[in-house]
Formats: sequence, C-alpha cells, structure tokens
Amino acid sequence: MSATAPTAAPDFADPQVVDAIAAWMPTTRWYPLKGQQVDVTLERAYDLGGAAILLLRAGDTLLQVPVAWRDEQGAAPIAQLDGRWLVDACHDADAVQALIDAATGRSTVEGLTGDATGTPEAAGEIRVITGEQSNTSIIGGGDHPWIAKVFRVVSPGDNPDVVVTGALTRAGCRPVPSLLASLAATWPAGDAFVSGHLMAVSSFVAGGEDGWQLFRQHALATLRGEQRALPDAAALGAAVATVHRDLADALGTAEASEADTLRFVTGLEQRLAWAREQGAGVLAELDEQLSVANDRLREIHALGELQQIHGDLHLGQVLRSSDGSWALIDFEGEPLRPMHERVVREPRQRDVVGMLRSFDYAAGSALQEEPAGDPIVAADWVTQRRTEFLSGYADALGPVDEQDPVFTALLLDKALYEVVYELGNRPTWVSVPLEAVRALLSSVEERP
Ligand SMILES: Nc1ncnc2c1ncn2[C@@H]1O[C@H](COP(=O)(O)OP(=O)(O)O)[C@@H](O)[C@H]1O
Ligand SMILES: O=P(O)(O)O[C@H]1O[C@H](CO)[C@@H](O[C@H]2O[C@H](CO)[C@@H](O)[C@H](O)[C@H]2O)[C@H](O)[C@H]1O
Repeated sequence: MSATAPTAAPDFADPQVVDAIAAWMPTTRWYPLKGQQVDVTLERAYDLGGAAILLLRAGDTLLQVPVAWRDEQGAAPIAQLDGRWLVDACHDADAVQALIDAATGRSTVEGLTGDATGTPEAAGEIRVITGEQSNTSIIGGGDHPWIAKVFRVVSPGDNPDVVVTGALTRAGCRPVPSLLASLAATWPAGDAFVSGHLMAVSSFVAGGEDGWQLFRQHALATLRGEQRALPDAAALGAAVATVHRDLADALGTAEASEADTLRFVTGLEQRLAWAREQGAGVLAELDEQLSVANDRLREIHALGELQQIHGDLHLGQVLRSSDGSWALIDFEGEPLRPMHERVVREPRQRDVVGMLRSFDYAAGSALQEEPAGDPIVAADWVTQRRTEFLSGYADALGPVDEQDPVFTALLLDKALYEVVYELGNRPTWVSVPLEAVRALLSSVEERP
C-alpha cells in the first residue's frame, strides 16, 4: 500500500505540473508520440481523492494519465513538486483501488461513470504488466485476480474492449475472459460534451502464457538449431474461429452491399495514403510500387460476409491457459485507428492476416536477436505456422482463400499500419514490417 496519506492535490492547471508530466511521458512504453514535438495541455482532471485522472491533450491526441501525490517517490515517480512526489497512479495500490471503486460505482466521481458487470475483489497487492503494451494493465484482486486496463489514448465513443468483450461475456464465449467492470468519462469538446471509456476490468487468466513469447522463443530456438516444445498453432486457429462464430452469434452478420465494398476500398486507400504520409521517411523509396498497390485495390468487387471482429489480432493478444486452451484478449482494435472505425462490421480475414503477420514478426524479431540465423529457416518457420493456423481455422469455420484480393489487400494494409506503429513506438523494430511491405509489394507487381 502507499506509504503516506495524501494531502491537498497539486494545482493541475499550473503549467509547471503539466510540463513535468510532459517531460516524463516520452520515457514510458505507452507514449505513442515518441520523436514528435507536441504541445501538452490539461483538458480535464477528475478528482479521486489522493489521486486524479488527468486527460492531457498532446497535439491531436488525448492521453489518460492517472496520477497520485505522495511523500515518497514509490515505484513510479513522475516528478518532485513542492517537496511532494507526483507519481504514476497505476503503480500505487491505494490509487488503483480508487480507480476500481469508480469503475464499480462504489464511489461517485463527477464526470466519471462506472459500470459493474461483475464484482471485482479489493485490489490488495498490485502488479503492473511490464511487457510490450500500448496501454497500462494492473493485476489485483488477490485470490480472485482481475486485470484493469487503463486506456492511454482516449477517444470519444464506445471502446470495443468494453462493448465487444461485454457482449461476448453475456454470450458465454469460452476463449474470452469475462468483463467485470468499466469506467467512462465525459469531457468538454468545443461547445458540447463527449464521452469515452477510460478503463476495462476483466477476469485474469492465472498462469496464462503469452502467445508472443511462446512462438517467438520457438522461432529463436529453431534459428539456433535447438529443440523446444512447439506451441499449437492449429488449436490457436480453431480458437480464433470459435470467437468469430461467437461474435457473429452475439452481434450479428451482414452480407456486404456494394456501398459496404466501396466504403471498405476507400478506407483502404485512405489508410494507404495515411501510411505513406506518416511513414514517408522509410516508405518513399517504395512510392511507385505503393501506387500500383493502390490501383489494385479497385480489383476488390465483393467482400462477402461482414461481422464484428477482434480488430487487432496478433500473438500478443493470445494466452495459453494452464489447461492448454487458448484465450483471446484485448478487443480494443488498433490503437492508431479512430474509435468510430473500430466498431464496424468487417471481413473476418482482417483478424486472420493479423495473426499471420504476427508469425512473421515472431521470426523477424528472433532474427534480430540472432542475426547469424538463416533467413530461409526463419521463412520456413513462418510458412509452417501459417499453414497450421489456417488449417485449424478452416476445420472450425471453413477455409480462408489466400488468393482473394481482399486477403492480400488486408495483409499489405496491416504491414503498412505496423510500419507507422513502429515508427511511433519502437523505431528499432521498423525493419520487421518494412521487409514484409517490400515482399508484399513485389508480389503485387508480379501478379498479372
Ligand atoms: N485477462 C487476462 N488474463 C491474463 N493476462 C492478461 C489478460 N488481459 C491481458 N493480459 C496480459 O496483459 C498484457 C497486455 O494486455 P492487452 O489487453 O493486450 O493490452 P494492450 O492493448 O495495451 O497491448 C497481455 O499481453 C497479457 O500478458
Ligand atoms: O497490443 P496492442 O493493441 O497495443 O497493439 C499494438 O501494439 C502491438 C505491439 O505491442 C503491435 O503489434 C506488432 O508487434 C507485435 C510484437 O510485439 C506483433 O506480434 C504484431 O504482429 C505486430 O503487429 C500492434 O500492431 C499494435 O496495434
């Protein structure tokens, strides 16, 4: 628990306080604007008593920063101000309990709305996830553990991590952990007020092993010529298919109309233009090929069946439970995508290509760690996992046509998104998706 009782809150309107947070944010993993010069201003503060949730505008992006003020610096100090420490509230058990109380409605905070769909236990001793993450997740709840995910980029509108997981929880979807509570905020936008979700609390898969680590370690062992147990990619394909079926049952499906197809193609064109602009530094050399790929998007004439999907599926979103079954988490969609685009019906292939790209990432990241490894061995490893995954998916829900222009367009779309994501978040990783973009563009050019 926190060492000392809270005293009066800092003056969050004081530019010194905001400047101190602005200087600290780029040192965190979750900060999405690394390398960019942006003005940071306070949009709104919500008082939790001894802690507060701040919404800070950094350029065009609204960021959530829960803070607390303490006499000691604790696990995650931000800055020392007037003799007290401003700390990251996600690492402070009392502050985390205040967040949970607001989410379950046990406390009332002006501007915040909690929604309890279960009964999360008291936080007790907390642990913050330290892995590759765009948000911040805190584990608490003692013997009945939960995981509270604090969304760092906040947008107006429903966050699918709350609404989609909520719908799957009500439908009893087996591979997805239940939603227990959520927190939303209201803040001013021009003359009006808008609302958006700040946090989701779900049941925690105790002993779950991260799919990314399992597959990446296997790829690394393969490059080194070592033996290691192979994670079951076919069972993973079947789990993804089950979730697709449950999502379709819970939220419906629709055959794509001509207007849907046009909207989809236009959306891909806009995303391609966005990636070219955001990733100009590394993508400029591929300009001609990107134009060809853009023209080829018009070959898409039919999308087939649309439904709510996961939206940002990759190996970091799957856990192997202690009984060997796979669980899917994080239905937030792509964090760089506007919120209103994340709760629209989409082709299921988008999730499938997300997972296939992830096998490529696992091998690419393993090669970065083992540069003497054979790229052909890495490529074979990717092909095998891809085949296993697709066969498991096909057995459970039907085959995926890898020649479909929708499938190939989505693969390129995902790899381009990843280039932009890496430039903003992990610049040293950018070569992994960039290589994939190169390969995909060459195959587009070669197509008759
Ligand atoms: N329900 C859960 N049970 C166990 N671990 C979880 C659960 N949800 C998330 N995690 C862990 O937290 C990590 C980050 O969660 P995630 O929702 O993917 O956040 P982000 O969107 O920020 O990447 C996951 O990789 C996983 O290790
Ligand atoms: O997990 P998030 O919803 O925050 O997703 C974002 O971050 C991911 C990285 O943490 C990023 O995924 C990319 O890197 C993964 C390895 O770390 C890899 O498995 C994925 O295939 C790759 O796309 C994701 O794109 C981004 O939206």
